[in-house]
Amino acid sequence: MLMQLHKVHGSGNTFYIFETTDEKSMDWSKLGVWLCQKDNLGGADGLLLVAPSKKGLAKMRVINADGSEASMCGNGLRCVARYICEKYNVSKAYIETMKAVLMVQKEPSIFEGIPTYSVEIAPVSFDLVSLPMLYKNKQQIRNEIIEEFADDISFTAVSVPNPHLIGIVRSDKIANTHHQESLSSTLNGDNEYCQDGVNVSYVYPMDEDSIYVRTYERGVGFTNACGTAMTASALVSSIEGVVSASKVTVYNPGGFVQCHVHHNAGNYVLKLIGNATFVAELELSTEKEWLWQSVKETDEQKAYESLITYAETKTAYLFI
Ligand SMILES: N[C@@H](CCC[C@H](N)C(=O)O)C(=O)O
Repeated sequence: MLMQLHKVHGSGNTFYIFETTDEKSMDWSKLGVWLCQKDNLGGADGLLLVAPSKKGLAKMRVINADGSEASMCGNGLRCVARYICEKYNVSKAYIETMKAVLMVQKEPSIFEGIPTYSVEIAPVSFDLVSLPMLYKNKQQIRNEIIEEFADDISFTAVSVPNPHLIGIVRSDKIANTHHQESLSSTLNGDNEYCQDGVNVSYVYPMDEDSIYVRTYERGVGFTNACGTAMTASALVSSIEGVVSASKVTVYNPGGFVQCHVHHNAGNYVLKLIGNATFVAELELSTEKEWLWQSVKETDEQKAYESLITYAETKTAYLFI
């Protein structure tokens, strides 16, 4: 069999997209692990499976680099949004995900020459049971010092719906990854708090409408960006008054996105807007062993490099 794949990224969070008519036709976890190996064309952060849906124009499933399946992927959904909108020649669609049918839409370019899409991020819950996460007998962790994690970071636990631990930090915890890597490795290993692991993000407030977010992703490790994490970080920053705007620019190691966050009496409306860059089209034969038959790079990454350069001018001071 010859499989047609797209290599794509949202804010530098890199994925393969494969569309299937039969979800039962392959071990997607095994394929995802193989595709994401760093010595295999540079690897990726995950596999996005596009399949038929009775609830939307298509269904998206998310396989992490370690083969685990996640309930949601914000950067990936923007790329699937572009794939589906271009396939059906529409500018808006509804995509079925594990826990919600989400609206996606083509948007004006976030930066010159950058294909841009928005995606709804839902459902949202601050209840620890939704992650799941255990901490003493608490029902929620909301902007609190957790002494077992750190004595100078205020953490919030939230699911969107994949699990996130959001820490608002001072510059010393952004300047290097040591503390974040140690805590993330603990919470994604054998531990008493997060049985299924958790995405861990450190958030540095830049000004009243922008933050910097670095994420250690469950099932992957540090990535250039995590869309659900950036959106969750913008929501937490808005709720806790770290930013005053409802439209938050979120800078990250892979560039920047826009997060629109509205919250009122426990109701949350979240939208993630950013690039959907297609970097290559590939053919994979799966007869005996998996072999690449062709790799055709697009010219889209060059335009994206300009966005990265712009973002770096805004955040370079954090790493001096
Ligand atoms: N990078 C994705 C999130 C992918 C899933 C995550 N690693 C998890 O296991 O929850 C995003 O852009 O949201």
